[in-house]
Amino acid sequence: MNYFNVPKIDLHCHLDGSVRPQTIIELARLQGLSLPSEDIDEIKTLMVAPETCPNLDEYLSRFELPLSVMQTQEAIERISFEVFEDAAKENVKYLEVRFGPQLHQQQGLTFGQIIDSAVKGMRKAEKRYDIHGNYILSILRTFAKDKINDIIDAGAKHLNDGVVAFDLAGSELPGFCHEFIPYAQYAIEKGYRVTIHAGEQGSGQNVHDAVSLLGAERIGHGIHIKGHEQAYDLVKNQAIALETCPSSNVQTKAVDALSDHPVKAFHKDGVLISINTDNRTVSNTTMTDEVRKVVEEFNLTPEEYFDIYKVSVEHSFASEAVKQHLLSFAP
Ligand SMILES: O=c1[nH]cnc2c1ncn2[C@H]1C[C@H](O)[C@@H](CO)O1
Ligand SMILES: [Zn+2]
Repeated sequence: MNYFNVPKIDLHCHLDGSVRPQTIIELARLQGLSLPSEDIDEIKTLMVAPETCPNLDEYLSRFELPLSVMQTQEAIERISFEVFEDAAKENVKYLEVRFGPQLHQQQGLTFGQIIDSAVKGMRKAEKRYDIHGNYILSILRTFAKDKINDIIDAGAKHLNDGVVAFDLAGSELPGFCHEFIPYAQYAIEKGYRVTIHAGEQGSGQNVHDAVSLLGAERIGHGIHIKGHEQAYDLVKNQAIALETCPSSNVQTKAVDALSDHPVKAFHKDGVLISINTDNRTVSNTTMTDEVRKVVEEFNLTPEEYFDIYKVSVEHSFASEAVKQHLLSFAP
């Protein structure tokens, strides 16, 4: 299989984790910010998480540098355009990008300005390349909750027209879902779809909670349903699609090694999975690399790859018209 040419779909990609190192240098110059280094390799080292981090929190420390230059509308629009451009150039046909609007207010931007800029950059790339996309708004679960409904309101302007879903991201503590029930309900009432990071650093119970308490239709990672029978059965029986991110899962020690990743076992047992990047820069990866790793590690046939591709299409938050277009790439 030609991993570069094969059509691909990425449903789990963070904007701030996918910034080109060269763009950081250029934006810092334009914004008059001083960087720890002007050397592209050193900047890259600061942005890429080690092959194995002690935990998810160490991985999350790699977002500070990119976020420092993502505080203006121009910068957010440019980075949004570039993420879609990079993906389009490796034959990603559909990309859902997520980010946390709360992380882009260091210079006083409103949630509306932040979300508008991200959508604008995506639209520019969609005009230039054969790629479609949507945004997911990630709420940082360790932040104060008083602004969450404002973010949901600001994104509603683009709902089903550039913004499609609500997510919870950041460090994962046991039982975190209980505190977010009213916010997820508010988002659903407004028309948002729901995907939640769960079962990555935390237990399978968090996945069970995300589905049963927050109405998650998809789960970011979900690795730890393995060994939690109730969560496993719920995900399987309710056809919840897991957004697996193999390289990231090895880095954050969600799995000890790629060979231990349950992705193939899940797929064989009828648990729905998709293959995604998580963070193109922080995980030093591309969709081509992620597909290659999974196909080669687990000896997937082209038919099995396209089964996964179709699961990604069906469980994407794309419009029916875009889904039909994406299915036309599968044999
Ligand atoms: O894999 C992840 N798990 C939990 N949180 C994550 C992951 N990757 C990125 N994030 C956080 C850090 C970013 O600043 C934030 C919004 O994109 O989401
Ligand atoms: Zn993620």
